[in-house]
Amino acid sequence: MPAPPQQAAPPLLVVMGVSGSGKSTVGAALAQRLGVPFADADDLHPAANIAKMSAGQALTDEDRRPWLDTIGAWLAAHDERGGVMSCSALKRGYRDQLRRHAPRLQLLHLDGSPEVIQRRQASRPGHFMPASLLASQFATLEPLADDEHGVVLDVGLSVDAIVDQFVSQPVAPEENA
Ligand SMILES: Nc1ncnc2c1ncn2[C@@H]1O[C@H](COP(=O)(O)OP(=O)(O)OP(=O)(O)O)[C@@H](O)[C@H]1O
Ligand SMILES: O=C(O)[C@H](O)[C@@H](O)[C@H](O)[C@H](O)CO
Repeated sequence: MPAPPQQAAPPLLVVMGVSGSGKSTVGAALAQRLGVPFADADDLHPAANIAKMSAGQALTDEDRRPWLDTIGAWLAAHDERGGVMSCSALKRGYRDQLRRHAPRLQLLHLDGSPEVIQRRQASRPGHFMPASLLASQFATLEPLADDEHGVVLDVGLSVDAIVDQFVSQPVAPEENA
């Protein structure tokens, strides 16, 4: 008897990028399109991290380490069902930490110029993240390496276009494994 067709695993995705790159907006729209739960890593920061950023101080690796484990636990818990998390995930080491919890994790990096992102941040009053921290976000950012399972899309596209481009990508063989 022929083997039954293999079902693609539901996407398990982190939408990454600097503050103001559109992670929350695109992440929520993508989760809706994909029919999987969405969570925003900003809601998982300990109060001390939010207080620090609100005061204009960039987070350190030590500040981010336990927060990344909390995000990793969410991803691991959603491995079967799939899910989308918006999370800055700026450094390769941070993404490695997330992949230790969820090895099949896929990434979508929302990439764009500091000018465009700064404009977006400025038009979003009331957010805890001060615009002054954008330079440190870019300085910390390590783009996806060739051996990381992910794609880069331009924040200059509309939210709908980003979602369309992401869902129309060819499925990588390992996702059907
Ligand atoms: N592709 C887009 N085109 C136009 N506007 C966008 C796009 N993506 C996001 N925005 C707008 O840019 C602003 C920043 O987006 P958003 O809050 O989603 O970014 P973020 O990366 O989650 O930021 P943070 O991590 O700082 O919370 C919002 O006002 C949002 O509506
Ligand atoms: O790793 C970090 O420095 C943080 O996650 C920041 O990126 C913010 O929480 C977020 O972008 C909100 O502006």
